[in-house]
Amino acid sequence: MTQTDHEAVERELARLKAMYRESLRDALIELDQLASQLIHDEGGRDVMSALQSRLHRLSGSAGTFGLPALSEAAHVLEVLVNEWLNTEPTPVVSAHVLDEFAADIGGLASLLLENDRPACAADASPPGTLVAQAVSRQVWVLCADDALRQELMGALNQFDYQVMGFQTPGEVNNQQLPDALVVDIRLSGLGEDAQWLSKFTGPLITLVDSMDFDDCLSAAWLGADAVFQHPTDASELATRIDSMLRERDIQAYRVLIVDDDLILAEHYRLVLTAAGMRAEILDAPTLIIERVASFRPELILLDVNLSGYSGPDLASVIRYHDEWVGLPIVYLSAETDLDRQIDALSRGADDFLVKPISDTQLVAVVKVRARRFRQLAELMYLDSLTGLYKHGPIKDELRAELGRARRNQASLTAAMIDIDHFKQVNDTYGHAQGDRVIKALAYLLKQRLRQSDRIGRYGGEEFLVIMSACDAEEARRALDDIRLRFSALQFHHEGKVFNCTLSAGVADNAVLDDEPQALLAAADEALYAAKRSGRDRVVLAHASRD
Ligand SMILES: Nc1nc2c(ncn2[C@@H]2O[C@H](COP(=O)(O)OP(=O)(O)OP(=O)(O)O)[C@@H](O)[C@H]2O)c(=O)[nH]1
Repeated sequence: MTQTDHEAVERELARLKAMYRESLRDALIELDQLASQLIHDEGGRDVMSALQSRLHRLSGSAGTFGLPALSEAAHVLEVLVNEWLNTEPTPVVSAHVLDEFAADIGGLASLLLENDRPACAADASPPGTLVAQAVSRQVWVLCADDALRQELMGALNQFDYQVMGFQTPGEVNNQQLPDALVVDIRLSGLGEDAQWLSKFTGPLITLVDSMDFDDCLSAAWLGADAVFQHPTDASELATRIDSMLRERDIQAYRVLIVDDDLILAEHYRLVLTAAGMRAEILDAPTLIIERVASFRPELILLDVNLSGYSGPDLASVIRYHDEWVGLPIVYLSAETDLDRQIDALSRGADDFLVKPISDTQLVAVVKVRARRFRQLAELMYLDSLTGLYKHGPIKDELRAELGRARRNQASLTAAMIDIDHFKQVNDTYGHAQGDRVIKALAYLLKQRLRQSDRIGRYGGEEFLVIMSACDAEEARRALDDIRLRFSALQFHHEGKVFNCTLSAGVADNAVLDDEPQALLAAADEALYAAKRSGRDRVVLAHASRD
């Protein structure tokens, strides 16, 4: 084909893609309407069938037109609808599941934007990979040494960043600045050719030859947030970049407003949202348990007098659940009678705000209490090395997720992951280096799995992953991708470079009795089979029984 032929084909493909994207708008509107009919209980099975076929079409076509995340998301929703359709008689799906489903349908539109992102190596994920929901961050590596630059870029790519490399600061022309920057301090022209650096506000990490005064001072002049000494452990660098980026966008506090005065509730919601929090309204008290379980608020604003129910009774209902004993509950009420206020507080709430309350006071009270709750929860539930759930909490999560999957007749997969020959890593390179390997895998799991998945550090170098709305085969694909990325990571120790591998065992609730212990035992048995058959592999529970 000549150059002109190529250009004509490219143009035609672009035209088709544009037409497809245009048609998608109608398809998404139609899906929205169907989801809303489902919520309002109009059409029942027929609506489910229509949804299933539209989602099927979308999941099949979007990938072809360069929208893999849209295709994947449509597929996940299709699987859910299929499960409903395959159940006789038609299951009664709870309101909050339907709400979430409709929200996910609404969210499909945002995935239309995905191919507007700049192309990058990290986008080359194999089809079918479960990709982290967050849009990956852009990191630039400015380094004149080709080998070092390539090595750092390769390692950061494994961590799902969009990475660009530059040999000189002058190569950066009119580009949108990245989320994080890694600069070799030895690079010449950092002053005059890098005016753009003064506009950069994200984490800046410099690579230095030594930690002596001169190098550190040069880094300080550049405004570096951290320095790394050559040779640099890329996985540690990636972990550091991640924690710096995370500090910047601490997740918004989640607040549940329980009030049947919807106009007022909406006012509070807007005030809290404007203050950077995520607030949701619940006006149907009977759904409080389901909503707290699904939204996981860090504070509940509770009206004292709801139509037909009392706030203190609802506070008791919440407190009967051990896992919510520490959840802050703040009454928001027009109740000015002090005795009644005290009585209400004695039933398990933490504070009493009297309406009307100023917006500033509302925000201040909610922030202070939610922050304290989050700090305590992190201490109690999260492992300090990895930031993942500890052993007990991840088992609690498994129990809760299995219960939810059973109610929604959805699939759920548990995977046990273990770093191979980890004792040798400790023995050869030391415990601190072993810790870095554990952190790197924890980070990779957080990056590559969905936000709705639960990840825990089950034991020393053993992890438990719970993947909802996902069967064992899908989980195997995602974990195999993580396995490959992990084995490609290079760790540095005193001039030596080494790699690690992992083994995983996977079991889903379709082939097994869906008791947590049975699922764990099956995943563990599959992990053992993976170890026995040579390590560095992912084994499915049913396969391990053959
Ligand atoms: N660095 C570090 N090591 C840990 C931690 N927790 C457990 N370990 C070590 O992890 C090693 C686990 O080794 P083993 O269970 O024998 O298994 P392995 O060497 O990984 O071998 P296989 O699992 O059979 O591939 C032990 O040496 C533990 O001391 C930790 O938090 N940090």
